[in-house]
Amino acid sequence: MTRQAAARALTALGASLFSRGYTHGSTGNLSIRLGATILTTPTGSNLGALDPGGLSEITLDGEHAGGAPPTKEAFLHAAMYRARPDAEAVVHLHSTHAVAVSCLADVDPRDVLPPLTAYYAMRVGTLPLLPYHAPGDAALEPLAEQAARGHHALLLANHGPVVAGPGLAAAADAMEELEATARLFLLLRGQATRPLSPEQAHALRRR
Ligand SMILES: O=C(CO)COP(=O)(O)O
Ligand SMILES: [Zn+2]
Repeated sequence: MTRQAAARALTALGASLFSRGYTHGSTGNLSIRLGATILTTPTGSNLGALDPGGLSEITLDGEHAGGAPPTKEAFLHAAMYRARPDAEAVVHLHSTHAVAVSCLADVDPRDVLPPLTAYYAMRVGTLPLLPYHAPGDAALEPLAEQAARGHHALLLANHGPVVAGPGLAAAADAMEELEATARLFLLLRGQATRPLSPEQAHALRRR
């Protein structure tokens, strides 16, 4: 993918996610890997109004390498790419239902959401919860890198989800599935539910 095409894809995805309420204000950040460079959204961006000519470049170490000052979560995006050689895109949002789940006290931090549906099992699978850090706190970096070695989707406590994928569309697809399942989980709280069995969920992985 050329830099120009990547910039257009980030801008279009940002507009789509923002217009559908997947993140708000100046929250969330997106990136695409272009070889040894990562194209990211600038810090403070409204994802609904990105300028394809005004994006940022960082290295795989999370250092600013060109363009506008990058997202304060540059280290997090870089950690996801280092941990997952197959990752070509990373999406981080403050999507309401996933953020709500990230604030719950009584969840299993090894896997926050049950496999309520087949598409959740197919697109997300397991979702570890990482302990709270302030946005931009690079102390999260080693924790995120280690968790990302085994999981392409992570939930940051009292913050929001971050998802890596083999392309921008796949990362966004998994993110939308995560948000949909977080919403279902909250809708079903307090009601007897029947998630997929471990065997049913396992059989659906990586479809
Ligand atoms: O979601 C965000 C912080 O976690 C937004 O930060 P940036 O504007 O620096 O990308
Ligand atoms: Zn954030």
